Amino acid sequence: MIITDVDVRVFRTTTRRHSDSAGHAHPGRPHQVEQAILTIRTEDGHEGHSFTAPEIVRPHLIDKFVKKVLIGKDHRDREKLWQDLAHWQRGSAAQLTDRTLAAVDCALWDLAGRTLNQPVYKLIGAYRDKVLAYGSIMCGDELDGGLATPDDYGRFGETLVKRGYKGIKLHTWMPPVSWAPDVKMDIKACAAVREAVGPDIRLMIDAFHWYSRTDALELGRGLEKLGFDWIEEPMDEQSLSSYKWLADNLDIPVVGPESAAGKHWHRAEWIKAGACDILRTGVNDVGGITPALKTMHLAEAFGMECEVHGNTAMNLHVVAATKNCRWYERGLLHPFLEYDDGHDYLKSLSDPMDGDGYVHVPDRPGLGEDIDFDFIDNNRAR
Ligand SMILES: O=C(O)[C@H](O)[C@@H](O)[C@@H](O)C(=O)NO
Ligand SMILES: [Mg+2]
Repeated sequence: MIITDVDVRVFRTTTRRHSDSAGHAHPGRPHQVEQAILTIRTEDGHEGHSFTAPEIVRPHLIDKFVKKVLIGKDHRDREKLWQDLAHWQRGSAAQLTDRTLAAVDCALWDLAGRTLNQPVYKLIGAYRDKVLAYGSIMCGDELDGGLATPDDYGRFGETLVKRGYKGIKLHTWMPPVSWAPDVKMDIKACAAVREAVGPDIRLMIDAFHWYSRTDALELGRGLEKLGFDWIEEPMDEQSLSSYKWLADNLDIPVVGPESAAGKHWHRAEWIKAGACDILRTGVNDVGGITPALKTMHLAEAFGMECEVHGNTAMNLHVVAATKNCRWYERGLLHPFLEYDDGHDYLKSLSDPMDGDGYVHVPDRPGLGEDIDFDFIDNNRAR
């Protein structure tokens, strides 16, 4: 049970996802990027793994913080190990981020599951083994036949419903798109999807993250007429009072915070301030499965749903182990990309979805990621 080693392998993987100047993904030509697999080993040879960007688990962080907290400890003591890493963040000169905590915590949960030959959601205490997914569409673009017009969004909405999705979330146009942001165009895209998919498909929006209060109010009022289920991150989430103001002035539920720092502590303040109607968490956003579960339970205590940000196995296990969220966020999706093709370093999808829109939690041990270690070893960067 004692942790004896922590290491990182960086490897090359091919993707068609490109990031824009705000970090949002768009489709493009296949290109190679570097990915990292963090591995935590115990004295009896068991291993746990998690995937993240190489800089999140760069040698400085592993040697100066992670190994010093983990080596020699019992791998089952996830709460203590997480608290020790979280308490070191303040004095880390902003080097030790929630993303690194998330990578370590996920690898520890994976290790526990692989050691006991159990899926993580069963270790936590499962609530369900399948969950409805919403299709989370990429931000808009200026690609001909992509997501350049409201009709493009409408056509893609039809495609997603044919695939089985019972919910769809639009990320609308944002800079660097030349004419974005534009509230009226956002509403036109949402109206085109509503027109295309009919009244029974659940729709949500995740808009330009820096609208003013009055722009966000106009957008929310427009979505209320279209029967949307929620409005997400239309303003800078650092302004708690702006979200309190928006939630007070809109009927459509306000979801958040996604990207605001502060883990479950800050999310408690959003609830207390009435800044959201549905809470939001995400394994990468709050520093791991451990704090994501704390956030889910916090929301439950206030009779609130907490929607989980992001795809991948780590978020799916949080959703499967809790009652108070409706969806798994499956994406990001685009007409030019085939999401079900997965990744070249995984032998199968971590979030397979059936024709009725349900994602089934793999019953493989740990996080259930079907890792192709031969691919990783044959494509090592360092
Ligand atoms: O804002 C982003 O970086 C991406 O759109 C991503 O976070 C997306 O997955 C999202 O906001 N989902 O809710
Ligand atoms: Mg979002």
